[in-house]
Amino acid sequence: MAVEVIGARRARYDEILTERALGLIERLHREYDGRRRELLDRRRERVAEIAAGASLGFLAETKDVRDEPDWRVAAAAPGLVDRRVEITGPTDRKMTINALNSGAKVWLADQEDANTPTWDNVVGGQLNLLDAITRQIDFSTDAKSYTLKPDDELATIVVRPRGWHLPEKHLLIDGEQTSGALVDFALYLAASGQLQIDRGQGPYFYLPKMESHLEARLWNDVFVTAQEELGIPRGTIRATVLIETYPAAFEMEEILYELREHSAGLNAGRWDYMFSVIKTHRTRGADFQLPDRNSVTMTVPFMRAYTELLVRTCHKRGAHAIGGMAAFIPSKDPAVNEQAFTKVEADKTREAGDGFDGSWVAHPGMVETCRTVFDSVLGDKPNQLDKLREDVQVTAEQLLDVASTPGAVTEAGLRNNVSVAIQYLAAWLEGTGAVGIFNLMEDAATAEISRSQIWQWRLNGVVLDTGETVTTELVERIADEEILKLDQYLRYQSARALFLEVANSEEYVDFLTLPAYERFD
Ligand SMILES: CC(=O)SCCNC(=O)CCNC(=O)[C@H](O)C(C)(C)COP(=O)(O)OP(=O)(O)OC[C@H]1O[C@@H](n2cnc3c(N)ncnc32)[C@H](O)[C@@H]1OP(=O)(O)O
Ligand SMILES: O=CC(=O)O
Ligand SMILES: [Mg+2]
Repeated sequence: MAVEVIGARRARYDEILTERALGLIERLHREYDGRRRELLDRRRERVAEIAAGASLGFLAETKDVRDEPDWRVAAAAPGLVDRRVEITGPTDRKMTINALNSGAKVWLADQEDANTPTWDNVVGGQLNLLDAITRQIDFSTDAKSYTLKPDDELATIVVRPRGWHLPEKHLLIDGEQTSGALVDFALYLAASGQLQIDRGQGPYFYLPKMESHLEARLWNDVFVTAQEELGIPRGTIRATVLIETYPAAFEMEEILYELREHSAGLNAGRWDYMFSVIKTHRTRGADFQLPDRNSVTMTVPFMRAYTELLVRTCHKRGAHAIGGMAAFIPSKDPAVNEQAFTKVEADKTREAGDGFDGSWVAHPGMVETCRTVFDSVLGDKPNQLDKLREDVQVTAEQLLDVASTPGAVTEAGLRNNVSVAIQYLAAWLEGTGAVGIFNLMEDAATAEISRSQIWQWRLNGVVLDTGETVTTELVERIADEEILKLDQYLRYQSARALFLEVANSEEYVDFLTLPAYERFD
């Protein structure tokens, strides 16, 4: 076989890196990696077109798909009918057990925004998933022992592989790096897919950061080939797509259509969406510039248009619409804690009222809050697919109306972005992809907003509330000042360098995780 595993082969890794799994990766790579690369090129072309003045809009060439009234996505699969609370989190051993036991209906097992894709996280995470599905998982510390609750109390597992853009450099084919997305997908499907089917559920996925329906078509083709290769009936795999890029918001219906025999709905991935809004129009001046990150709420007009359209589109096609992540997490400070719960409750109340069928929480402590809100709207019903939202009419102009977002760019906002990005990158480089910083959950998506805002504010020469202009020198000075405020400031030197590379660069770096990943052997 031309497949080479150059990552470590630790104890039990051979249970994941089987001939069957590597064979599947090889086939998928040979059949689809060329298309993946072409689609990534297409992303870059589109950004260039927008930089030259083009506008995003609903596609003329797919109007028939939107106008055809009769198609629907597949009926919800077992374990995915009632999704009123979904918890997300990385696949380390303790969090795997805690998430499955949390009382949420679904666990998004994250190999993406909340994960640093070190080789050990990639393969170790798959082993934890395998052990969870075979109910062979436990964990203990001096203080506590962890075991799974009975089957009927466990969340349904939905795995989120990496996006199309990320490479996997520990697994080569003909000497070439492979796709992180295909590796995560294939390792899970080969090791755990049939076991999930035997348990009466299935291999389920969340698909991140897609930018077009053609990228969804690629996933659908991958599913068809993989099911055929492993002898799994076509249509067993189900996938919920995150609508979390600006271009994808104009192709929601087409994305559902491409994946219709495997679709389990759409999710409003708000943090990457904001990142994408900035990124897509980063050189288009003040019209696409956002104020301080923490002042952009879900009720500003362009975010509201996006979530309303998502519910309308999903329910028109019989698909679940899942809400996004309120980043507030429980705090030991009672006042901060109370505010966190109030904000999460308000966020979920808006989503449930708008017609979402469920939503995300970042922490087991928030499961009850989300469930109570959705219980009060859903009652005995498992979802509200019957709430068609035919009243919603969202135009391209509304989706593109970033300019009316209220709020200012302040020195405090700049300092917050700098500090959060550096603290997050330090954790990421140490192998932890989600952390609590300043009482909020931070992950790759939120850190992308922070560094992209700085990049754009610098390009636009934004004047802060203090009268100072955002420049390369100011960002560097603030980075040093903010690091000095942190404990163990020596820990942050590599993160500082990486931060400046992605915030102060002349050329915009597409994803901060790309140069970050190059730091690993
Ligand atoms: C933009 C997006 O994509 S959002 C989705 C991606 N992001 C995520 O998934 C982030 C998920 N959340 C997390 O990773 C965590 O909640 C963090 C890192 C933000 C905070 O974690 P901690 O600092 O451990 O929080 P805290 O100390 O309050 O945790 C209390 C307990 O809850 C557990 N816990 C916290 N969050 C989770 C979670 N998401 N899943 C499972 N268990 C969790 C902790 O492991 C800990 O367990 P223990 O008491 O048995 O030791
Ligand atoms: O993945 C979710 C997001 O908000 O980004
Ligand atoms: Mg995301």
